[in-house]
Amino acid sequence: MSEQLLIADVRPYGEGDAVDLLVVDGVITEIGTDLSADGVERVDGHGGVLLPGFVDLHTHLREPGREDTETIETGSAAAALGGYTAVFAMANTDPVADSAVLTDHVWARGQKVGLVDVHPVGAVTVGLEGTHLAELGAMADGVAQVKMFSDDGKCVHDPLLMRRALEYASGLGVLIAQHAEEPRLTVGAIAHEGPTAARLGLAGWPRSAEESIVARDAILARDAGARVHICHASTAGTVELLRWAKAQGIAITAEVTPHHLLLDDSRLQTYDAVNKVNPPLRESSDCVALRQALVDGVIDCVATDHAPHAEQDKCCEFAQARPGMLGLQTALSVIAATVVGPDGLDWRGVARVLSERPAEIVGLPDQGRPIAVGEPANLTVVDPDAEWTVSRSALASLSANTPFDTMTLPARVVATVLRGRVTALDGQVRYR
Ligand SMILES: NC(=O)N[C@@H](CC(=O)O)C(=O)O
Ligand SMILES: [Zn+2]
Ligand SMILES: [Zn+2]
Repeated sequence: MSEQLLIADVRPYGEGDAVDLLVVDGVITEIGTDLSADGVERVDGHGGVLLPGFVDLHTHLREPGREDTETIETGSAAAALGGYTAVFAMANTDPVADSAVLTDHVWARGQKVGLVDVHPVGAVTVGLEGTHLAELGAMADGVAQVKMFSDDGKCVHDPLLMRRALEYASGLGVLIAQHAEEPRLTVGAIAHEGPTAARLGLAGWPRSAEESIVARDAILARDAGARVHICHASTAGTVELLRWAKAQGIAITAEVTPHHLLLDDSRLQTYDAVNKVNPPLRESSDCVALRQALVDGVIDCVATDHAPHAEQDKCCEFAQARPGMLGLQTALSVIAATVVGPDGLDWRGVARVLSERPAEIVGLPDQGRPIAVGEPANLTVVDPDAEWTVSRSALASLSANTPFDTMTLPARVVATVLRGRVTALDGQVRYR
């Protein structure tokens, strides 16, 4: 028996009249009007926007090691509800994902849960310690076929090691994603270095800590003939460096988080550590530059940096609190609030930054595909006119550290479809 699904009354990319899609065995087989199929599961889009399923290049699921804060299962649920069909789980777990045993385990667990493809990110260095390269080749050759490597949480700051990592990655055809933070410039730093941190008495994390590594890595990538991806770009200066590097033909790509687009360091006045994140919330001028860069394509895509933390690791002294924010269930809405509009992105642009570019950057052949007959049915239905109020306790994540709590945001994910199977519908997760 073939598995069929009818997605009715949706507007692909928010363009033109509403259509219906018939999906058979995970592939779009027909697009038309008044399609009907007897006894087939039906998702009613109510005239909403149909987009390719979102791809997150930067997620922290805390399994193994901190299953009290997020598991592959709860993180997958948050992802499906947020419209994602693929996420990349960072390697800074405990133990670190620096071997094929670990990366293959993460992949297998994600497939067992079945809500979203959980692609493991392998560590660049053993134990994220920044001294010895991990076995990138073994991870790339494993069942999970690791496509991206990162020491995220930490910077690969030794330039010789970074150079070697880029050279190996280039040979293997995989991507290195850099958490750009020169550690000598951020010793003790907990907030963006600027007037707000000075007034509040918080040790400053200068823009130059990020920008110096972005510049260095662009040059290393150039000379290695390799690709490099910059995680969570946070400053106007990084935007200028990316613009320069791309103009030289350097194979550099970058992501920005929803929180760096919407929030600035004025949020720190309350000393609520929900606003503590790496890189730190910057100034409103940085937010403006990041938004424009995303619209212009200088920044390629949006990645959530979904970083769940336990209550006790957040509700403490600002200096002691762990950095990181939830992001999977709010990303689409924050993008709608910050960059969607007449001078910004249309829904085709949203498809580009949330799905097509990330899939391209990492090389996922079955994600970020056009909405067309013969293509895999990895899809997200969005209600562009919805408004909803974020409630930290109503999120699927095991943790509640969202800075968007109580905010009313536009646009909402109505349904998510992974290879023709509905994984989320009207705010409810659909397990197999
Ligand atoms: N973004 C954060 O503030 N925290 C991340 C690590 C990281 O992305 O650097 C985490 O793992 O908690
Ligand atoms: Zn990081
Ligand atoms: Zn991260």
